[in-house]
Amino acid sequence: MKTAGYNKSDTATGNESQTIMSDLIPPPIRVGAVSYLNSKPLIEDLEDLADNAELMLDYPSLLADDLAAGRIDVGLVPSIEVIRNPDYEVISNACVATQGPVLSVKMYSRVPLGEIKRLALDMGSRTSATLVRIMLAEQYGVFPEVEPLPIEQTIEATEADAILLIGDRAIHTPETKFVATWDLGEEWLRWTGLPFVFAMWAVRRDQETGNLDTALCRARDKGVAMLDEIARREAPKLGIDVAVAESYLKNNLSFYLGPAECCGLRLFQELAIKTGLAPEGVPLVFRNCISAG
Ligand SMILES: C=C(O[C@@H]1C=C(C(=O)O)C=C[C@H]1O)C(=O)O
Repeated sequence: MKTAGYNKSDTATGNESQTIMSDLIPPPIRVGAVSYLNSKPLIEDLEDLADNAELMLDYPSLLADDLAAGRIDVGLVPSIEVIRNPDYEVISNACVATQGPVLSVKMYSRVPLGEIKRLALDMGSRTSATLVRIMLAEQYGVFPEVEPLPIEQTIEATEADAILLIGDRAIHTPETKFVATWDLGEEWLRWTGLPFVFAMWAVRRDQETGNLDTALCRARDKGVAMLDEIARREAPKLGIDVAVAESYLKNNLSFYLGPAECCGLRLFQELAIKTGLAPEGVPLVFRNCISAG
């Protein structure tokens, strides 16, 4: 019992008191966020706003693996992970979404879209990697073989007919010319009329999260109020113009999971099931926040 342990510390040696202190202090909640620019507005001062949260950054697909393996407790994971995993709940209405061109999720094709036979997929991605296959299947009846494109490799490293890139590196315009280029946010809006949700905060069902949902919303509200400053701070690190970073954060992305985003998410789930890229019957569960609609 904690009280008994605390009393014992009055007479404890150094080592014993260390053990007792670690009994008293709950372990930190390990929070994993995406390392790309698009996620910076979601984590502004998060460690100060949340009780006992420890933040780490990584690529989306690696965060997905970390959450599945229990190496983190809460993760800003690709939305497809929540659609595939019946053990996950969405926490907070903070997310990475778009309603129109997203700028940082692109498919470059060396052949006309209906002729794509081999598709290289950015290994950092899970959601966009699924979305691009859905759109090729549904719009062109094309089911290409897929190969991974490692994060450190460039477009030129693969001879695939088409290449999906996401994140900071996809913001840069490639030097090579392509037969066709898709901005997946733009194509999704044209096709469905809906926003698209790329990433959401997810937690395993049995994980206690205390006030973290509130902290995630407050961090997002703080970040959204200072997009100019985030752009100024982050653009030089990525080798992009501050104006590009600012416009990306302000005009391409949105950070709120509202009713229209939930509709987009549900349609994505339906299409992923239809294409055989997600299992049936996984409920979208939202912890302490908006309903799935
Ligand atoms: C818009 C983006 O959203 C990201 C795309 C993801 C994916 O495709 O799996 C996952 C997390 C998001 O941060 C991007 O990285 O460019």
